Amino acid sequence: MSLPENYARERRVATLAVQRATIYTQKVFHSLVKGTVSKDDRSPVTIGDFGAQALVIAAIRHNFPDDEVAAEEESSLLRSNPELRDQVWKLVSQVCLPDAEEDSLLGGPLKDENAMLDAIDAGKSTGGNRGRIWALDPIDGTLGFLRGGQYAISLGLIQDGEVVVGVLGCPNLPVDKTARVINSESDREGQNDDGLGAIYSAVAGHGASIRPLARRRGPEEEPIQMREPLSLSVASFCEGVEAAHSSHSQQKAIAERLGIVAPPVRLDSAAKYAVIARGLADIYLRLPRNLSYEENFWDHAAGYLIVKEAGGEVTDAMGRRVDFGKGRTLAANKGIVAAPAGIHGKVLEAVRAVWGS
Ligand SMILES: Nc1ncnc2c1ncn2[C@@H]1O[C@H](COP(=O)(O)O)[C@@H](O)[C@H]1OP(=O)(O)O
Ligand SMILES: [Mg+2]
Ligand SMILES: [Mg+2]
Ligand SMILES: [Mg+2]
Repeated sequence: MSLPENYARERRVATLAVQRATIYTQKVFHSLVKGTVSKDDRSPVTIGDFGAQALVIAAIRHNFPDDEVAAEEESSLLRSNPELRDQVWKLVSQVCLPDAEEDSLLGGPLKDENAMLDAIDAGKSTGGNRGRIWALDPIDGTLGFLRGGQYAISLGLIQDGEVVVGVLGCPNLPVDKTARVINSESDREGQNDDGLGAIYSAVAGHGASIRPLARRRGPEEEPIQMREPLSLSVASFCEGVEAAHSSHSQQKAIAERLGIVAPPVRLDSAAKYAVIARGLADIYLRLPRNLSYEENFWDHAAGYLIVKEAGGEVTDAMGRRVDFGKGRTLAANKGIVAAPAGIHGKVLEAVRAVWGS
C-alpha cells in the first residue's frame, strides 16, 4: 500500500461545510429561544436537521460531484409542508461563512428552495464497502440541541469501507480542555459563551485536531491527544443522557469493576467522542439495552476516526472491529467501547465480565 493520502482538500471542505451548518443550527436555536419558532410542534428539530443537511450536502456536491452521500433526513415532509419549507429556506438563505473566499469554496449560497430540497435528497446512498461515501448526521443529539446542551454535526468520508476523514462540529463544547462540559441552557449560567464551539477533525494516519468554531481566518488548528490515565482510579467515563440508548446500570457496574470513582460525564450525541479525544474524559461506553438496535453509521464515523487518531481504540461492545462498510447502519456491530489504546483491553475485559456473557 502507498503512503496514506492526506485528504487535505476533503478535510478542508468538510470542516468548512460543518462550520457553515453550525452557524445555521445556532440561528435556529436562537430563533427558538426567542420564541419566533414554535417549540410544541417539534418543528425546530426538523428546521435544524433539514437546513443543516442541505448546507453540508450542497458543499460536498459542489466539490466532489462523483462522491455518494448517506444522510439521515429526506425532504418529503418539507415538500408537503410549504410553511415549514419557507421557514427552513428563510434561515438557510441567510447563512454564509464569515470569510468570503471560504464561502465560495463551498459553492456560495444555495440558489433557491428547489436547490435546497435537491441537496437534502442527495443523501440517499445505501452505503457499502466500495467507493467514496460521505456519512452525515446533520444534527446528532436532538434532545441536547433543544436543551441548549450537547449536539454535533457529524460528517465522515468512508472509502472502500474505511473511515478516512472525520469532522465533528460541536457548537456547545469548550475549546479549552480545562473547561466544564455543559449539558443544558441552565448550565451556562455564569459561564462565558465566548469559549464555546469547536470543530474536531481527523484524517486516517494523519492525526486529529481541534479548532475554534468562530475563528475568522488562518489555521489555528491544534493537534489533540487523549489522556493516558496512569491509573483507572483517576479516569472518568462518558455516557449518553438517554438511558434508553445505553444501559446506565451496566455501565456503572463496568466502571466500578475498573476502579473508576468519578461520576459519569453525561452528554448527548457524538460529542462524547470529541470529549474523550480532547481528554475531557477518558472512556466512552455505549452498551446497548436493546440488542436489536442497529447504530446508524453517520452517528459514529467521524467520532470513531477522531478518537482513533487521538490515540484511542474503538470497538463494539464485543470487542469487534467497527465495520463501516455494511450499509447505512453498523449492522455487524453492537454498542461501542472507546478508550485510550493502552487501557482499551482492560475496559473490554470489564465489559465482558458485566455484559459479554
Ligand atoms: N434505541 C436506541 N439505542 C441507541 N441509540 C439510539 C436509539 N434510538 C436512537 N438512538 C440514537 O442515539 C443517538 C443519540 O444518542 P445519545 O445522545 O444517547 O448518544 C442519536 O443518533 C439517536 O438516533 P437519532 O439521530 O435517529 O435520534
Ligand atoms: Mg444521530
Ligand atoms: Mg440526527
Ligand atoms: Mg434523528
